[in-house]
Amino acid sequence: MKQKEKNSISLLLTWAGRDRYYLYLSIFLSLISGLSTMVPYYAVYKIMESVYSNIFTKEILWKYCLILVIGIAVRFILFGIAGVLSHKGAYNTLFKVHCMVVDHMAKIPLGNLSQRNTGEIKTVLNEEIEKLELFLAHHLPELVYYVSGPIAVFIYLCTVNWKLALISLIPLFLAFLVIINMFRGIDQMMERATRSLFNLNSTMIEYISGMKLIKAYNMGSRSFKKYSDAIEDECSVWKDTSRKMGPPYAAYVVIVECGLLLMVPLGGLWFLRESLTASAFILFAFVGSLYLTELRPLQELGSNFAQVLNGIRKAKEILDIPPYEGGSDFPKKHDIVLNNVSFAYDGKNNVLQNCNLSIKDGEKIALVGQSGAGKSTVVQLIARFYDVSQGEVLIGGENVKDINYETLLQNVSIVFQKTFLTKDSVLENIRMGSNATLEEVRIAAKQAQIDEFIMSLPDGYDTLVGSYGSRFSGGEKQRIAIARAILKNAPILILDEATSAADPENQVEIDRAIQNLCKGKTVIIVAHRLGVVLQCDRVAIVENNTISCIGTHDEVKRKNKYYQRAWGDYEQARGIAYHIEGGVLYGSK
Ligand SMILES: Nc1ncnc2c1ncn2[C@@H]1O[C@H](COP(=O)(O)OP(=O)(O)OP(=O)(O)O)[C@@H](O)[C@H]1O
Repeated sequence: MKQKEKNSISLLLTWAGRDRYYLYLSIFLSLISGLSTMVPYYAVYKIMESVYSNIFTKEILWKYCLILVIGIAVRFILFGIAGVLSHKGAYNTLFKVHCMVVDHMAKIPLGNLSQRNTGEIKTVLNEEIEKLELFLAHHLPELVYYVSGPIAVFIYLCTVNWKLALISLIPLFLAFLVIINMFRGIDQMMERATRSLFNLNSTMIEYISGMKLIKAYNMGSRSFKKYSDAIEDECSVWKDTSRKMGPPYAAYVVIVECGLLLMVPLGGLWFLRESLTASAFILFAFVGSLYLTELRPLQELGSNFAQVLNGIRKAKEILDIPPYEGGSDFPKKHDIVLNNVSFAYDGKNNVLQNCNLSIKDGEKIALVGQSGAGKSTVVQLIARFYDVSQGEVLIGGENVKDINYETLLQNVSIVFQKTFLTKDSVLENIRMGSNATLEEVRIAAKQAQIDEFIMSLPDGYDTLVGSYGSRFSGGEKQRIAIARAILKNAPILILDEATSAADPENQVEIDRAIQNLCKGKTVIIVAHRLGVVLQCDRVAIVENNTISCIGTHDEVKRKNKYYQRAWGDYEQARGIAYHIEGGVLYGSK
């Protein structure tokens, strides 16, 4: 446990980089500030001593008052500066850790991330990493301050009467036993608390995302059982924690406060036996019985410390996932080959098995298959969102695992079925971090058939996208996504074609935008709408966990039963005209 704590703290200081010097300086100043706690006691004791020895003068009074003022001023000024420095070091470290984790997440396989739910990642990024600030900015200097103060007072008391000073430590010894008992099993408690928080956060995200559905089906928060269960679980975690921590905490507080019960009678007896001076008796009766109360906040620091260690562990778990690093430049040729590829999301049940596919440079291919057949999985393996379990994916003859991941992502554009718009201007949503000028963005938007719409918005390209893109229709969002891909101009294009987002008018514009987007590229279209395959050079059927048939539209239609049936259904559906009579929906050819 000790080794683990040491490793976590030294790891945190490594993450802090040069900013750890702010933290070291803050600790040093807190130490001086803590040590100066004894100065006022010393000054008062000296005054009392001179009073009882009948040598008290104005000079002595002013001398010790000056020492007292300096002691108090040093204590508070240094502690204040220590606080400023620790905050500077803490916020810089927090920023670094946030950047490190987010940057790392962009470089690690999606598979590793999707094993963790959204709530878990949100908890690590928000709550767990935030705890580091609390620890570095507050707990670290406070810990040094609260411990060094009583140590300095104890050393001073030893110089006055070492026997009584040692006896004054008895409450501390008892409090220490209580604390050890209190923190027994805290690791498991914190682990349980974190798990419960992960769960609460992910169900909360699900609850907020599903708000429309909840309203549509008139489900109150009570009926959203998963959410209320998560809240109940979180409550019970903290109830159990307080039940376990409450009584020993109360005992701890009482014990550190009860020094008076020892110091007053013992000091009094020793004074009566003349083995203690009057000033020393008063010093022990007040200071000797109260100086340990400075240690009271240590209990709180202790339980927060356990949470901080947990936070460091959770951030480290993400940072320990090996990233995709190194690799060669993106190949000049852009043909794609899947060689005997097998893949399972869960490592057990293969979604693809011995799958082979060959796409020529500049070819446009449609992937067709039943829902859940594995079409999106095929394209995600090409973009290396996941690594294949067996076989290989080649681009330009090069295994995607050997291509530098960043260049791979730069050279593959993906237009997803569901478009995600960030809470930023339309311009930045199309730019996506590139340095493209407004002119270049507008050219892309024109080709994506969305420029006119954007210009009609109140602030044109500077219009802010509402949270989660709520100001735009599905079709508009998709054309913005196409404009992004046109601007990115990557040689390989993956299009997870969507139908749900578009009404017929929008669909015509989207089709035109897609035609502009596909020019001169190697294109894979996940075809949900069969009409789109007619624009492609070849069609590949994904069924029975593999590519079962590939060829031109006519060839595949001759050979593949699923494709024949799908086209039959598609043509029949297109031929049906719907009309309503007396509130009943009729279909006719
Ligand atoms: N992240 C994931 N984790 C676990 N299983 C997944 C994941 N994504 C997809 N699957 C499963 O893999 C199988 C193939 O899914 P995939 O999305 O590739 O199919 P699809 O043909 O694209 O379907 P659709 O046409 O409905 O989009 C499905 O059974 C699906 O449930």
